[in-house]
Amino acid sequence: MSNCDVTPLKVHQYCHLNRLFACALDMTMAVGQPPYTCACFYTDNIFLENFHLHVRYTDEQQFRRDYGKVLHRQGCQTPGQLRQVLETIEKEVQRRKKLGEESRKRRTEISLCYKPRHPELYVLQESFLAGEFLAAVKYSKSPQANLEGMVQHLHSITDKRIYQLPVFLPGFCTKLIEELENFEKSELPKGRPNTMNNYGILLNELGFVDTFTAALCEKYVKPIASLLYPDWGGGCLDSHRAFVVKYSLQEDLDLSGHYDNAEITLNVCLGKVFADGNLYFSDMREVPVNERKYAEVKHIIGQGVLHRGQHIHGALPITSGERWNLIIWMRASQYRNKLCPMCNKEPLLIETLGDGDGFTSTREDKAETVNICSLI
Ligand SMILES: O=C(O)CCC(=O)C(=O)O
Ligand SMILES: [Fe+2]
Repeated sequence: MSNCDVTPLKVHQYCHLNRLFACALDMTMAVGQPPYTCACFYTDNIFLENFHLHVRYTDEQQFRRDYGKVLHRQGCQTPGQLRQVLETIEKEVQRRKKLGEESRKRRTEISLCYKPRHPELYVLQESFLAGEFLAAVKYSKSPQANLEGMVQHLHSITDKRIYQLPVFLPGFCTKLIEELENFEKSELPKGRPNTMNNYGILLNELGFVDTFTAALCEKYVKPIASLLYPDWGGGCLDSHRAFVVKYSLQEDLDLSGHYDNAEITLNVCLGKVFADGNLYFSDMREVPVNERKYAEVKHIIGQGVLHRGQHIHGALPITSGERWNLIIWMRASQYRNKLCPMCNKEPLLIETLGDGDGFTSTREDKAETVNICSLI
């Protein structure tokens, strides 16, 4: 644990609040369901950075059969090189198994010790939000709301059901980046969003979820998503994972093509000043690679892009500056309980110590559940 140095009254009050929220979260988990992840989290979508490849690993034989040729083509040709790849996979699986516990430890330490630069940002206020966004939300909640009318409030990116709209005011974006930089400078432990993104920040660990992103999703984004994506769980989004991704010339530059562990994703550009780094979309997962149509979206500070999690997408390299984007992966348990968006099969639910991936276990859903101990 790092040293806590939180003497000013304001910070004490903030920490007290944050601790209360931490307790509320714990209580919800204790009285409600345990969080679940799908068993595929420990076998599928393992990213091999050197080969820009996502792989599945159940055993060495399967791995050699499925990826031997493609890895060989990409330069993995000696037994030593293959051993290195297998070690990378083993390390990643071990990391995933410890993720929940480690994250909880970090969250507790941060809630006790972190001194925010802008404590007022942690509770969502309408004054942070763009007028166009508020108007779109108001429309989405009106009795006459329909898809055609909703789309009038948004910018459609081709016909791919990708929409761009102002979400935050630029002044709020600047302050949020200042807050995140302040956290980065602290010596407190930091969890990173995923293996493709090595420099972002997990907003749940920083204490933004209950008072900020949960409210943003429930009160503002969900009514819009329910009109845009009724067939992808837009109307029954019930959990989310929020993080910030960061790109700079000395750190990550780009993001490989992937799909999200989300039914619907909101991606808002926060700043700072940068060149290039456009988001790109090819097509939904089931479309064969050579038939995929390509579209690019330019980042605009304060503006958000809404898309389906299963839409294959990535980010082109930035060529100067720093890019920070807020990403919210929104989940609909009613949908994912039937089909896990990562393995595209009925989920095999495993209790986890972390926040889980938005699955729930109900008798109606009849999802099979196992205890993690039986799989490790
Ligand atoms: O770099 C970006 O803005 C895209 C991030 C993204 O797609 C993700 O984290 O899932
Ligand atoms: Fe993504």
